[in-house]
Amino acid sequence: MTTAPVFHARGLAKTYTMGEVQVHALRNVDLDLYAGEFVVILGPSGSGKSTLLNILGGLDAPTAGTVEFRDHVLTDADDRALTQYRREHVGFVFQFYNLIPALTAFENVALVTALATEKHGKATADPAQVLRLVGLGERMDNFPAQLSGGEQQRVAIARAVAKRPDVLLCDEPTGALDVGTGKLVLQALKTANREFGTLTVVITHNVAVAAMADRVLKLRDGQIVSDEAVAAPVDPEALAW
Ligand SMILES: Nc1ncnc2c1ncn2[C@@H]1O[C@H](COP(=O)(O)OP(=O)(O)OP(=O)(O)O)[C@@H](O)[C@H]1O
Repeated sequence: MTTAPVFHARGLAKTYTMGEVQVHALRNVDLDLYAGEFVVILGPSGSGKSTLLNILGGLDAPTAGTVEFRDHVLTDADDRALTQYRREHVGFVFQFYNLIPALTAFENVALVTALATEKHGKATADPAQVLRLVGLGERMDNFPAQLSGGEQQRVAIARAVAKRPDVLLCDEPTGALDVGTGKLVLQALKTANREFGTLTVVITHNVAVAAMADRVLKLRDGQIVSDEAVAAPVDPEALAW
């Protein structure tokens, strides 16, 4: 049985022109991503990872090629349609957590679920339940300044998944963290992926993270140079780097 991909991208290219110099951030990328997958995209600095993630997330447009998200053609969408796409379908997790300092962990998550429900009538997850899921059941009433970096990142993950997005896009989510803390964050992403079945894409230059994925894509010089399924993904706790 074949299932339709969530993302279907063909011939993606992104070229930046800086005066006389052209930088080919992506060249002729074809990609299909499926519901429920945990995908890790690996590549050295400058290989095009963030460019690809930003295009999938509707934050940027390619120079050439097409991207379909289910039956929406993102590459035909105007800014307004892309904003709506991001709000309704995409959760983002970045290297820095972007929490609201004056709100507690619980309130940071609840703000997003309240907005999603009010504005879009979306069914969302219970903020307390999602915070427990990422291991922060005892920290819900703390403000961001009273949380470690790893805990703040887990609040950011809870916030992103609580609106029940179809896809969770993570750009170097452990980039600012030490190994032990990074593993807790990866565990939170894996738990959310398994619990909600959200297609999860993590980009990183840390090759060790690949072992926890269902599928690993490697980017080099703006091209996908390998695309492999992982037979037996390991628990994030077992990763070492
Ligand atoms: N706005 C921009 N203007 C010009 N060049 C850009 C711009 N954004 C990215 N680039 C270039 O495109 C290439 C790919 O960048 P990208 O950020 O996608 O790589 P990356 O793999 O995510 O790197 P890193 O791991 O360092 O974040 C790089 O050569 C980068 O310098």
